[in-house]
Amino acid sequence: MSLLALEQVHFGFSRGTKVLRDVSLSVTQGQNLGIVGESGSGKSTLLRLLLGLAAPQTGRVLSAGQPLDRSTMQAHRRFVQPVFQDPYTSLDPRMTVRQILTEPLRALGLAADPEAEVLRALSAVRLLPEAADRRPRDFSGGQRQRIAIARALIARPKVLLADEPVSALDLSTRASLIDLFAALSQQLTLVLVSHDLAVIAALCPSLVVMEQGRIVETGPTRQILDAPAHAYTRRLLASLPRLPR
Ligand SMILES: Nc1ncnc2c1ncn2[C@@H]1O[C@H](COP(=O)(O)OP(=O)(O)OP(=O)(O)O)[C@@H](O)[C@H]1O
Repeated sequence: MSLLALEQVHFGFSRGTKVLRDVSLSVTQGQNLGIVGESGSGKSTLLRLLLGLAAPQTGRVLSAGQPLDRSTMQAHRRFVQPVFQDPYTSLDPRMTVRQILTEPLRALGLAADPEAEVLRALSAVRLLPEAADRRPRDFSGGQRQRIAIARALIARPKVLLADEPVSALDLSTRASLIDLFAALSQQLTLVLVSHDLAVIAALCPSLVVMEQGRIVETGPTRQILDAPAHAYTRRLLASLPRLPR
């Protein structure tokens, strides 16, 4: 089942500039999708369109098979949740973790038992219930990213869109976050932008390669990494960190 799709999408921030050109892709349930491409190739912009934070000039965004518009946006905001790169700036330092986690429930008008949802989300990211009473400054970078993931999970989304979610963390913290994303992938589908091919290979069976706003290659990750078909992909692989074998 296609959870999210882009159909022949074109997007630019101003007239005459093209950031995404004729982009079509589909996010299939249970099939994590990795997105790679050099800096400025349009990866973050693509995630913004999938989140519904920007709309294409031409082409369509589909959410659970329905075109994304005013009537489907509310359901979409619950269906898809983001995790950003920097856990230091993405959490409001004045709020307790409980406030951070319940805020999306309020914004989305979800009539769930907030305390039960907070405990469920903390447990899903392997943090103790006591974390709810503390503030972001009391936590390490890796723990803060777990709080950001818990905030994304609180509305029970089907898709997590993650933009470089582990690149601000040290190596051992990275490994434990990759384990967490792998566990979460049992319940939801991940769309992951990363420069780190080891992270992509560990989590995403499918891969999209972008160059200057276009998708130049797409298919099974292992196949593309082993035998890239496009000259750009070969150059990109040569320039990125080596993949451990
Ligand atoms: N708000 C904006 N206004 C104008 N141009 C923008 C804006 N945001 C991004 N761009 C431009 O759009 C292009 C794609 O940017 P985007 O951030 O999507 O690339 P990216 O592949 O995610 O890059 P990186 O890997 O460096 O994060 C770039 O040329 C960038 O300068």
